[in-house]
Amino acid sequence: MEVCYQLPVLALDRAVPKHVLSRRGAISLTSSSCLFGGRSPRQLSKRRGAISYDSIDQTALYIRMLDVRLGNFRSEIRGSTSHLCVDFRSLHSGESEDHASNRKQRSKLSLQMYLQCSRSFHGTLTFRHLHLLDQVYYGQAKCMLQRVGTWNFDIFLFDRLTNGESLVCLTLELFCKYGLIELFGLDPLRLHSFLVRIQEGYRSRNPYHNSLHAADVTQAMYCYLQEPKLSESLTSWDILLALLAAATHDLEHPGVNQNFLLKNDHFLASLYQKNSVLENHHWKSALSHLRESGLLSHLPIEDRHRMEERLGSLILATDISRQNEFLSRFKAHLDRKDLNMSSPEHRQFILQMALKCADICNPCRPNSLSTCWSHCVTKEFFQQGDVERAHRHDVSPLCDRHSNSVAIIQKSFISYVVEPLFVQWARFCDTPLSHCMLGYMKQNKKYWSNAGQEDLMDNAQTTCCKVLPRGT
Ligand SMILES: Nc1ncnc2c1ncn2[C@@H]1O[C@@H]2COP(=O)(O)O[C@H]2[C@H]1O
Repeated sequence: MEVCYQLPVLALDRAVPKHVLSRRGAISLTSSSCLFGGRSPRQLSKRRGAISYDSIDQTALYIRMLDVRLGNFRSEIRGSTSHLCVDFRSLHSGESEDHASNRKQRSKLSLQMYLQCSRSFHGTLTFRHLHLLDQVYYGQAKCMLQRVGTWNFDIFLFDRLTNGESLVCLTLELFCKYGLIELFGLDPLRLHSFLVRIQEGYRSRNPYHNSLHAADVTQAMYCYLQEPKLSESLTSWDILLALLAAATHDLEHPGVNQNFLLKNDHFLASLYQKNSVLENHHWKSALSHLRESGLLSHLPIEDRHRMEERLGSLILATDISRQNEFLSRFKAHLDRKDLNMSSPEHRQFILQMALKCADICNPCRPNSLSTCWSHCVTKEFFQQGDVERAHRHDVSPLCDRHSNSVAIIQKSFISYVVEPLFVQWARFCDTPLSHCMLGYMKQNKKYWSNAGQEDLMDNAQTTCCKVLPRGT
């Protein structure tokens, strides 16, 4: 039987005793085939059961929960997820082997039932139906990828056509387009498994901060990498980094903002000393996946460290509270006309700006796409507000569904955050795409100005979000 691995990450607020890890790591698989770089599944599970931590401060702890998938490997490669999931929790109970195997069987069945129910509940197809998608939908998705560099690329449609695998399919396509696999000697299986982990590291129940948003940002980043100022000067490292940063920039987003984490004394807030809490978490999660996957393990250690630092500097730049800092620096460079794309520092700065633009480019998409994003993001804000209200906390700005509407939020977000950034970006690029984005942004601003009060989120029928969370 062939074996594939999917490793969702749990971030824990305390160190985990070593014996727990070694037990997790010692899970034995019934399979005999070995698909990953000559290592046996047992060795792999051992390796992947380890803790990852930051080598400098040694504080960011992650533990890998193994979720081993048994199924047809070829279909995994195509991006479908035909698999059985095995719950290994029963292995930690210290029971006798017989008893443990009975319980293992029971929990395996209940986990499978849970996963199937949860997929059906969320309106996605179960694995039994995926062979149908293979032929019909994947053909169309492949067709769409021919236009992956166009600004009106419909990521929502692409996500449906790939059965929710848009991030994996799109990023793989871009890696192939740039020949990154050959250039960096990447193992295609490791790359695929890394991307699947990344995709699954996004919470599909977040209306906005899910893998579809990551796919959207990655597609936007690809469009920006095509801009002459960038394409003529970026190195292969820059491109690899830009795509990885875009794909991972919101990894493991909890669906609430930093303010919420601070107010609730969440362990992430103390772990990152109340500073860019979410962005640090995304970065460290990305590092954790990167190291665990071994994707870059064949590269010299100095290159890997440099890469990890640069990845951090890009992801941390997406902290929206640092918008003014980046914008003033960008403006100053443009005023002085002193950006020199042959300087590594300047290229890194431009990649930061590109990722920032990609992250909030949704108001610059054509109206049909942009409004979908507006509803998704507002839905997430209001869900946070509902939780805050239920716990008798002050409702965070923008999160109160009773005093806000999608239109109100969009008008101010576009005017105060998006427009100033994209005006400068257009100044820098001065290309059809950068002006086209400004054009769409103006149309969307006008659209929301005309939308008025009737667009209150309480009544809005949101059909674009990747997944409608339970109870909605
Ligand atoms: N269309 C939008 N309307 C309002 N806020 C948005 C929109 N798109 C993105 N954002 C905000 O911009 C932020 C960028 O960083 P985050 O992803 O942490 O969280 C994002 C949202 O809070």
